[in-house]
Amino acid sequence: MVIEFLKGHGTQNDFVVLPDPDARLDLTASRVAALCDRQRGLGADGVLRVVRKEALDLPAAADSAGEWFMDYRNADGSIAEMCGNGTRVFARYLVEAGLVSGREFVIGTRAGDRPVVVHPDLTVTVQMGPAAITGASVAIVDGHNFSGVAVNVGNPHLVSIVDDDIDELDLTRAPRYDSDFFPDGVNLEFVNPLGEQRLKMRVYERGVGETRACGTGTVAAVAAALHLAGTDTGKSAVDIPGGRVEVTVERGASTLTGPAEFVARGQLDPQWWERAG
Ligand SMILES: N[C@@H](CCC[C@H](N)C(=O)O)C(=O)O
Repeated sequence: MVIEFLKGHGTQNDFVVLPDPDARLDLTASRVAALCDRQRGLGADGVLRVVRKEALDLPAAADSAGEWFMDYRNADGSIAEMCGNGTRVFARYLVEAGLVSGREFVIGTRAGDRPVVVHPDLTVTVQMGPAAITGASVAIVDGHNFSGVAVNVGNPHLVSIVDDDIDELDLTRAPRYDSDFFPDGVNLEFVNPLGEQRLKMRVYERGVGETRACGTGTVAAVAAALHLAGTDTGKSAVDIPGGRVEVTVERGASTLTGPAEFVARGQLDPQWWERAG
């Protein structure tokens, strides 16, 4: 079987895209981890499998109003509910592959439907759904405690607004967190406010490690900053190591706008795929 792939990224949060309309691929956790490995595979933060919703036996897919479902996997092979940067890349892929008519459509995800608009400049706006404040907890980096706001954007986040420059944080090792509060793990964001409607953020992603951007994380960061300022509505640019995105948050809804890029496309070596299984 010929297995096509594309390599792309959204603000340098990078993905292997696997078109698999009829869900024929046996995408094991071991194959995902091998694909994402930067030495023995293609290298990526995650995999975006492009599947027709009818081909999947998943409640979230069955309930989707869209034709296409984003089956997202983290680099360690784990499944996550949602990926904001991945949704932009996925949307651009659907348009360029001629799999949707028009530039406004709905993508199914495990966190529910995400309506998207692919703009003429090929940036993409994703309606990210509610950014729900779920409490407060603490992240521990190098023995230092960082209080944070817990935010659910379909997937779990803990956002710490930090006084010192976040560039000084050592995120080469996994920060600790309260696993009773976050039994399924959590994405950890560290944020410096840069003035009116502008944040700087670094992230340690669940199932990946430090990445150069996290779309759901940027929405969580803006929601947390607004919450701490006593409001639930506003907008902000968020600078991450991989670039900049624009986020709006209001009660029960949020949007993420940013770029989506493709780098390469090709075919996987069938023997490599078999061995990786
Ligand atoms: N990079 C993504 C988030 C991917 C999922 C995350 N690691 C999790 O496990 O929840 C984004 O752009 O949102």
